[in-house]
Amino acid sequence: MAEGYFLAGRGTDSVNFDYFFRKNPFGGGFTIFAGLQDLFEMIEDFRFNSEAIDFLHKRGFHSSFLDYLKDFKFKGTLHAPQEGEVVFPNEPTITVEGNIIEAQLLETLLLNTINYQSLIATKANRLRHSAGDRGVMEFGMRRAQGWAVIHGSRAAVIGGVDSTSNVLSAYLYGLESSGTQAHSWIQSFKDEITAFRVYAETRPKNCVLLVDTYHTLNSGVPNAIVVAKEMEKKGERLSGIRLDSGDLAYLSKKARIMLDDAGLRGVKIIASNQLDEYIIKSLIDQGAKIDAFGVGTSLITGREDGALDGVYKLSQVNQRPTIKLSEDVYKLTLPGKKKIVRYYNGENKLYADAIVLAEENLSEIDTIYHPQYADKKSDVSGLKSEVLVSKVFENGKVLAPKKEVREISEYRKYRVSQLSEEHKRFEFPHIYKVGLSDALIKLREKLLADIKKKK
Ligand SMILES: Nc1ncnc2c1ncn2[C@@H]1O[C@H](COP(=O)(O)OP(=O)(O)OP(=O)(O)O)[C@@H](O)[C@H]1O
Ligand SMILES: O=P(O)(O)OC[C@H]1O[C@H](OP(=O)(O)OP(=O)(O)O)[C@H](O)[C@@H]1O
Ligand SMILES: O=C(O)c1cccnc1
Repeated sequence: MAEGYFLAGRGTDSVNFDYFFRKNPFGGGFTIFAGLQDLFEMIEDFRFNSEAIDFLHKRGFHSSFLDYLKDFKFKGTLHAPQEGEVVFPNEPTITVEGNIIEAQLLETLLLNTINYQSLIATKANRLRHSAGDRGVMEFGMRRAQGWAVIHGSRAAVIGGVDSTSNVLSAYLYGLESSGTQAHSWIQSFKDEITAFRVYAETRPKNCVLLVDTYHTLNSGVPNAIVVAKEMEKKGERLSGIRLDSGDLAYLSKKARIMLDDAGLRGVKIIASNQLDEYIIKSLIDQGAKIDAFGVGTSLITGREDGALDGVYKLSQVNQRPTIKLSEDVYKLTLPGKKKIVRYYNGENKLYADAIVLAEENLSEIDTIYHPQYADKKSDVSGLKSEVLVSKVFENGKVLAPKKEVREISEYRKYRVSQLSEEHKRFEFPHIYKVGLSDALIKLREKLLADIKKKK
């Protein structure tokens, strides 16, 4: 397509694309927006070196187009919310303005980065919701879809997990790293207690012992207690034990009693084994004495949802708003340059969002309309409001301040706290209102009428 636009002399046409998704993942009520800083880095590095040009040359691309690509640099403009923001279906979460070639070339990179990280950040937030103030560790690298995990661990921390066992991701993004040991460590020694002792000697700080290799309550926990006592004599402290099989509620309660009876109240109990947000919630409801959860597969793969369904749709060409029709009214795209407005109720909780034309003045919007049924409307006059998106990238430069992942996660925490409990419910969450302005509805109607006339 890029070559086609170039050869057709359309390389200077200016366009606007919208990134949006149609459905919150996991049947939830909202989505955590993540991946923006990684996208910026990719845009800054988005060049065609001589090897890439050679490769394309062998695939038959025109030499004039390849000359253009040699000097290619993305110079478009992006508007977006802050990373960690709570966002909703159909909102033009990122808008990309630029010439038609650069804006088109960005599509797949943007979708690849934002869809995956937003999916994982949203999943992590569900785990955080279930775990409350208990610890949650990301344990998924071994089960992830290849190298996506590097971004996945970052997104998991944005969404609310405390740390990752993926040391490379921790190194690259300054995340907290954490880990215990595998069954192979325990099996490799002649007996369990020797395995525990050697581990405690090697790593007395943050020492967590895996207690289920032979028999959790008859062997693992008693041996961990012996080693904890030996550590105490040296002025050290056992951090925790890890349960990795069996009935985690039952075993954690029994283990807690055994540890407490031995005067080891400070030793934490960590659980793992195919956990997800529902099992964590159930364990807590059962009164399990678990202080922290290690979650692998379900977090890093975004189980049960394989992907966030985010798309990138053209909404304007050379100042001419465009629309894509669909048999399904929910799939009609929204024309023109737009922005998201967020309204707050008196308690500073999120009340509703609106999609409005970019040039609209907020003070002139007093009603927002259901996207499909315009007779369903909400009065937003007098409500506190703000534009959710700002210019984050322009002229090859990032304008948004670079933030540490922890700061992004703090922002996510604050924003989620402004959502009412009904929107956070896992089962049939209350649907958050995302309305359209009158001006946007009129523009959409005009384009639909124009298309009918042309038919
Ligand atoms: N009390 C509980 N309530 C709800 N779910 C639990 C409880 N205890 C464990 N689970 C979950 O039940 C599932 C048990 O899986 P599975 O039968 O494969 O484990 P296991 O046989 O104990 O362990 P493994 O196969 O690793 O030796 C896991 O997803 C685990 O997290
Ligand atoms: O949430 P999950 O997908 O279950 O990921 C975490 C699991 O991964 C590890 O087990 P694994 O069987 O890979 O090996 P190990 O226990 O022998 O180390 C770990 O012990 C957990 O059980
Ligand atoms: O640190 C651990 O115990 C760990 C890390 C990754 C996967 N399973 C366990």
